[in-house]
Amino acid sequence: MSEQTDRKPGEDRKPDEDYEHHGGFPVYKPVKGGPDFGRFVEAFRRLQDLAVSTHAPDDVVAQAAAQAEALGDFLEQYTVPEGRSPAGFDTELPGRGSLLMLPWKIEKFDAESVRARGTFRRFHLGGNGAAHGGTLPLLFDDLFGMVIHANRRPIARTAYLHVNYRKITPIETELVVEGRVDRVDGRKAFCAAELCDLEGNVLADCEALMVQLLPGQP
Ligand SMILES: CC(C)(COP(=O)(O)OP(=O)(O)OC[C@H]1O[C@@H](n2cnc3c(N)ncnc32)[C@H](O)[C@@H]1OP(=O)(O)O)[C@@H](O)C(=O)NCCC(=O)NCCS
Ligand SMILES: CCCCCCCCCCCC(=O)O
Repeated sequence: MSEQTDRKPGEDRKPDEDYEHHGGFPVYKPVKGGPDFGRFVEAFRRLQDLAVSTHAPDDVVAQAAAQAEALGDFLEQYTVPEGRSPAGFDTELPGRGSLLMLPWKIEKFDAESVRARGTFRRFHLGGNGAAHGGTLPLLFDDLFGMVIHANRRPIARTAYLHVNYRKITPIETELVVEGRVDRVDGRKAFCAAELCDLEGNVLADCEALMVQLLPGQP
């Protein structure tokens, strides 16, 4: 039976206490990309945006496909296992250099809250100028991973994520997301976050349960 606590986030444990207890996860460390890695990622993001926003003549599509295939052949030999690529592990880049994550920049990272700023891009379009509904849980889920880390808690798995879509979330518009641990109950960290426009309007909010893993748990 776990103990309910009113301790503030980040005050429930000493720095590094339990911190290496990441279930069955490897202990991740940042992987710094080289001087051109940020440029490399942004070039691919631009291609993602273009791939979903162009309707080029057939011969152009054929040429672009051939160039993309050649680039894939060029890069494939450098494939590395999980945790060894800077993609997703370069903490200085928007979205940590991962093409999957939203390319947002962290502007606050402490036990009180984590705040990030950025835009949903054309790649993230749902319909009628709004971000795809599935991209908001991705933004919140990744934010909560950082919130857990900022609270010096071991890696947790998302048990649930509840998103309230309050207003249309526009693409290509600067927005801010901020989240925190509201309450800790043993292995359970109850988190909350809001996605706002620059006027402070809440576009969506989210509650999630992040469960700390048991030893060896995947
Ligand atoms: C989340 C997960 C680790 C919890 O499994 P577990 O370690 O066996 O833990 P339990 O099922 O005993 O749950 C731990 C606590 O969380 C609670 N809990 C777990 N899932 C819950 C949910 N969806 N809603 C509410 N409470 C939940 C349990 O009731 C329990 O509470 P208690 O300690 O007060 O009894 C497991 O279900 C899992 O791995 N799910 C997949 C997670 C995932 O893939 N997430 C996306 C990628 S991160
Ligand atoms: C040093 C960079 C650390 C990056 C940590 C990535 C953690 C990934 C956890 C996976 C969570 C999920 O599947 O939703």
